[in-house]
Amino acid sequence: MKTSGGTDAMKRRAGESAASTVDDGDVVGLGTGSTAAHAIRAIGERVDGGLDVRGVATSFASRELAIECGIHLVDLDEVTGPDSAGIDVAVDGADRVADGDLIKGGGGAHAREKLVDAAADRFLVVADPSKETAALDRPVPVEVLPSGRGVVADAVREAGGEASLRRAERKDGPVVTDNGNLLLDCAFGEIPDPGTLAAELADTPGVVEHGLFVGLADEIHVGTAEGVRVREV
Ligand SMILES: O=C[C@H](O)[C@H](O)[C@H](O)COP(=O)(O)O
Repeated sequence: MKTSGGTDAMKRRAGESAASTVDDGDVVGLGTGSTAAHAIRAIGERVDGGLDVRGVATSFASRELAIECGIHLVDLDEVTGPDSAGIDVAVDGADRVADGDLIKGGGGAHAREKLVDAAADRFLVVADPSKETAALDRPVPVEVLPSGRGVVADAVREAGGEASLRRAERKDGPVVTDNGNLLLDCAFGEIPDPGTLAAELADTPGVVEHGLFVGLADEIHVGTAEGVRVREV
């Protein structure tokens, strides 16, 4: 995604701020998107300087970038489950941040992101100020089984929303996720009660994962023109 130099600098500050909190020996969840990419690069620079971490990628894109940055990667199932190391910290971006709740999935990566971010002891969100709003107000990306898209679209309409299949820009047809599924962008207007909507979407047959991240974030790092605002939630 192309951003202005100013916005990109703010994203970089947020990413670097979160990356600076990673400790030696940590297992780190590596988020997806342009802001998380700054964090991955900053962690990579610290690895060059001797930091010893293991990364868990949340997408094809974050895996590629982590490899380029020299971050040793492990699979999620190597560090989770009984007697496993667990994930110490995850750093990830967001499309909207309101009261610590998030909408994610602008890049279609929210299913794996939620697995990793929710499993982490600390989940740090990195964002620029344009992501902060009073209420969650943009369409919620919902990953669906391909054959279930009509069923899910009907359920979304019954819940007061409107679902649109996400189409690819440079190919005819839909966006296919890293998991081989489709995406419905579900517009509900302003979402007054994200927890209730999250539960409704999660209960809908055919939904693989939705992009509402409710009560998962621990810290929000917002890069600004002047520096970084860090807030615990
Ligand atoms: O699926 C993509 C992710 O949820 C991203 O973290 C989110 O879209 C934010 O991306 P960006 O930092 O590029 O705005």
